[in-house]
Amino acid sequence: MLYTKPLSAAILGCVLHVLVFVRGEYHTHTPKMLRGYVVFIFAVFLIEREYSTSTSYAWNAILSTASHLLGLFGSITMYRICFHPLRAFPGPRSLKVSKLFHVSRVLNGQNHVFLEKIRREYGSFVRTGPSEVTVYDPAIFHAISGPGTTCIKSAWYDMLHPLVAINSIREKDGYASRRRMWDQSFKVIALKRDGPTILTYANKLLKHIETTLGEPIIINEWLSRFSYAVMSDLAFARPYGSLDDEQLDRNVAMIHRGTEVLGVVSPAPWLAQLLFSIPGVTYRWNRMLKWASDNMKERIHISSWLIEAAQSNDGLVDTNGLYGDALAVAIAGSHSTAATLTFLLYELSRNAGTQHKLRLELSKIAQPLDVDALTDLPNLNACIDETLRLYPILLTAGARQTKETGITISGRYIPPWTTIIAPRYSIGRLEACFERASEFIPERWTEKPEMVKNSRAHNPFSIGRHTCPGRYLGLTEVRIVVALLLSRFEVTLAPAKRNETEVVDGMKDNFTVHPGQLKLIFRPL
Ligand code: HEM
Repeated sequence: MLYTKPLSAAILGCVLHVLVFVRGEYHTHTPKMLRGYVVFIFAVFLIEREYSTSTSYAWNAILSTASHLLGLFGSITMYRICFHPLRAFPGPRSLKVSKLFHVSRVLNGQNHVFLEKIRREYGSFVRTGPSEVTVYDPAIFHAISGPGTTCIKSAWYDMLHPLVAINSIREKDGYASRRRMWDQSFKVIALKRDGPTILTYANKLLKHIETTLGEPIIINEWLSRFSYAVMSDLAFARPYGSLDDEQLDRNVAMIHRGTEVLGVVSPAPWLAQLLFSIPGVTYRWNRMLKWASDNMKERIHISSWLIEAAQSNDGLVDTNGLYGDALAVAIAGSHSTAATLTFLLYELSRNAGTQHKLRLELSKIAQPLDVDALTDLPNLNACIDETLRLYPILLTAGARQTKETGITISGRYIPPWTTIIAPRYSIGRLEACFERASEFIPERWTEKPEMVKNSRAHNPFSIGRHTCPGRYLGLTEVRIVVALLLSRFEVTLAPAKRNETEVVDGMKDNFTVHPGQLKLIFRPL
């Protein structure tokens, strides 16, 4: 009799797991569930106090609650280790039990380093979560994103909940019409506005660099200002007079800091939802979300392609969608280009021969800069490809999820409802796919094709329906900036031992890559 209540509470825990929690997704409900549990525990306490004949009612309440949680988590742990369909996959035992252990391993924001270590230890198919497999096989990209895939985006993409950006639509349904609006918008700007706007800001960047000749300059900061300004002008119709603008600087820093939390919480989307809901805990993230909404509320009557696209739905604006897209374009549209430029300039600064080769190629382009002609320069394109191979924008992000049928990759069956991680950082550096894989050798994309053993391992813009709509815009920005800088300056690393590796050692995996600090010196040719 003494143990009837704790035993019933423990059984209730098991039953809840088996009948409820093991089925379906609950990550967006985590804050509500936690609140529900607090109310439930409080209610047990009150009931015990009211009706218990024993004087130790508080102890009874604690015992029942503890038993319930023990039953619940005991059942979860047992199921995940012994009965889960992924039980045969190798991987660290702690990660099989809970993604909290994964979070604890990436508090430094370097999930790409952690996942690479795991690959070396466990091989190409590793269980990295209770229902998650990380696959280091070049066939993965086609299998999870290519045409005809049955996979959808994983729970991670609910990160902006309740906002719904273009990239957070997980299922096929409802995506195509929204994507058409985006593609239409990119077509318009690509034709009319891209080139001149990018050139305007690239010249502002050039002007700033001219004031620092021979002196070390933290290039990340200026490239971020440049790419943010281009994105802001094109997407939000909010131009900037100069790259020195204080508001511009504040916005760049806000997005940078706002996304830092993703480097830690990304492995556990439910934890992210919980932390986002606690006032003050992730204030930088919440401030960024608020900024995106406020920014769009203010701009709603202004003509810009992002707003026009949202309004094209019979003049109606779905505000959650519009605010979500504002954030998506602010992050995807600025971080990606700035990071690619940073890493490309880093590699060029260490390689005078490649700089020389590019200068020769660029000298054949008509002046003032013929933006269209830049598209077809093989060496420039090879340098960009090689940069994106070694430093992909999504180092480990871009998770997908199998549906009811599961999928087979290189003969290995992945069961239904499994989250699949395909870390571009590791796959792009596989010696089985690229000769001298860790070295920057742009020639592998031109005169030495034998150095690319498996081109499917190179997937910088993704494929299939979620392929990057901003690819042309991003590449145009990169090409214009490199062309302008290299035709005027010689680029070298600032002399300091730490500066030689900091950009790579300090690289963070915050959904998009955040390069470490890079100091460069520009000298006139
Ligand atoms: C070098 C530059 C760029 C690279 C390497 C790049 C790479 C990528 C990749 C890998 C994805 C797939 C993401 C996923 O699976 O979740 C993606 C998606 C996306 N990119 Fe880019 N991107 C670049 C530039 C841009 C620019 C300049 C913009 C916009 C102004 C942009 C907007 C987007 C959007 C909105 C998506 C989501 C598409 C969807 O899910 O339907 N990107 N990009």
